[in-house]
Amino acid sequence: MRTVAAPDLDALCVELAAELIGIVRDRQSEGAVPCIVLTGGSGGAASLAALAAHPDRDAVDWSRVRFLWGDERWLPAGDPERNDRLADDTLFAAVGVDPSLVHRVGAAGGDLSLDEAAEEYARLVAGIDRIDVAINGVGPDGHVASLFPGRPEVELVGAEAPAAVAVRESPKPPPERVSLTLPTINRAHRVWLLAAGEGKRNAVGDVVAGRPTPAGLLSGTAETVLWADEAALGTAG
Ligand SMILES: O=C(O)[C@H](O)[C@@H](O)[C@H](O)[C@H](O)COP(=O)(O)O
Repeated sequence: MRTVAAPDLDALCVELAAELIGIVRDRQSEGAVPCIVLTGGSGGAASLAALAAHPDRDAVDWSRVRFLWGDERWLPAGDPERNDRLADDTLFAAVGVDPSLVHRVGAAGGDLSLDEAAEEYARLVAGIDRIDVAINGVGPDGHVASLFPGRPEVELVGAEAPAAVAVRESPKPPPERVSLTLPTINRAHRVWLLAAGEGKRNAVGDVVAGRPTPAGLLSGTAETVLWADEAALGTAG
């Protein structure tokens, strides 16, 4: 696992955005439509804002990028607390994306129940042959996406595991969510963990020590990168 450190979240996300833009450009130069899994929370918001503001942003044809979410809160479409709303208000407001390549999880109050939306997302994600980069914010308890320590969804790891699952009674509000499962995140070519702030120090320590928290169980097929600021790493001066 490679670790990238920076003084704070904003500086970290400038570096993350530069590296992501480079990867997307390389894949597009090969004629591919790269697939990126976005995350929620403060890390998701900061990484998306950094992409939207990056000087090399327009070197990417964002209309030829496929977007998924590692998890989504079960809220009405357009709700400000939804993770896809973070993208709408930042990167998607700054660049032209192709809505047919932006794969949003169903929304509460729509035609599908939570379980139906999870099943629909699982089918969609299972049909995507390559995930280039999966960005995962790390929670203070070591959760990633909506996979929380000790919860049954973390145990969905066999070949028969669905690509996505409904989550109820989430310890992090809101209580209902849809989450990718670990094997789906881990089939990404590159799995990135994003953690900033002293509150993530224990979770980051578990990852560095190789302890089997959900974050510690993430591993990309080609690489795994821990993006962490000095406070989360415990290296602040
Ligand atoms: O829906 C969510 O809340 C996120 O997807 C979740 O997995 C988040 O990435 C972590 O909880 C870290 O969030 P913070 O960066 O805000 O601590």
